[in-house]
Amino acid sequence: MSSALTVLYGGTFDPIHLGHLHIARAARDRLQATVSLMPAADPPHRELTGANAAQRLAMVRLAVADETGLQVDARELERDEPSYTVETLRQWRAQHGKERPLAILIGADSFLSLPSWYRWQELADLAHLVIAERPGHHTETSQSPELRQAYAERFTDRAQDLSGRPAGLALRLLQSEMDLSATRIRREIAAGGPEWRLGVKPAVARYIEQHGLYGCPQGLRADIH
Ligand SMILES: Nc1ncnc2c1ncn2[C@@H]1O[C@H](COP(=O)(O)OP(=O)(O)OP(=O)(O)O)[C@@H](O)[C@H]1O
Ligand SMILES: O=C(O)c1ccc[n+]([C@@H]2O[C@H](COP(=O)([O-])O)[C@@H](O)[C@H]2O)c1
Repeated sequence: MSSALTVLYGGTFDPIHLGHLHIARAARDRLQATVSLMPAADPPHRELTGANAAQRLAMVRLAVADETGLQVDARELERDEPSYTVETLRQWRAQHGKERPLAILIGADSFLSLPSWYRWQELADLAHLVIAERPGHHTETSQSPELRQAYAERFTDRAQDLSGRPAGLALRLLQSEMDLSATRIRREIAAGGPEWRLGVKPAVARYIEQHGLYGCPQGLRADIH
C-alpha cells in the first residue's frame, strides 16, 4: 500500500533564486507531491552566509507565497546546532514514524558531495533522494567510488516507487537545467548592476533592496516592481 510522499528541499537559499524554484516545481510535478523548502539555519560546510537565517527564511516565504504545491518548513531554525540533514530527518521520523515515505530534493552538486556529509551512510535509511541535474555537474560520471557503491542499486526511473516505501531509493529529476547560482546573484548585486533581478522573484528583489543585503544599496529602486 502506498501513502502520500513528503518532499523536503533543504538549502542555504542565500538568496532563493529561480533555479531553486525551477527544481522545486519540477519535483512537485514529477512526484505529485507538495514540496517543502527548508532553509538551513546553520548550513554545514559553510563558514558564513550573506544574509542571516531569519532573512533567508523571510525570502523563501516571499518566493513561495504565490506558488501552488510549494511551502516552507522552518524546522531547522528551531535547532541551535549545525543543520545536519541526518538530524533533521531523524527528527522528522520521530514525529511521523518509520513507515511514511519521505524524500529529500538535492541538486547534482549536493549529491556528488554526499560522502562529505555528516553520517551520510545513514541517510538512505531515513529518506529517498531526488536528484536534480545541474549544469556542470555530471551525476552519471562523477560519483566517487563510495557514493557509487552506496547508491548504484537504489536508482529507479519510476516516481511512483517512492510512495511505496519509506526510504532508500534514488530518482533522477530530468528537468530542463537552469544555470543559476546564489553565488552569481550575490556577486552581481555587489557589482552594482541590475541583472541580478532577473534571477529572483520581484518580492525577493524588493526584500534584498529594503534590507540592503549582499551590498545592495538600501532602498534603491524599490519602487520599480
Ligand atoms: N540551478 C540549480 N539547478 C539545480 N539544483 C540547484 C540549482 N541551484 C541550487 N540547486 C540545489 O539546491 C540546493 C540548495 O542550493 P543552495 O541554496 O546552496 O544554492 P546555490 O545556488 O548552490 O548557492 P551557492 O551559490 O551559494 O552555493 C542544493 O542541493 C543545490 O544543489
Ligand atoms: O548534513 C550535512 O552534513 C550536510 C552537508 C552539506 C549540506 N547539507 C544540506 O544540504 C542542503 C543544501 O546545502 P547547500 O549548502 O548547498 O545549500 C541543505 O539542506 C544543507 O543543510 C547537509
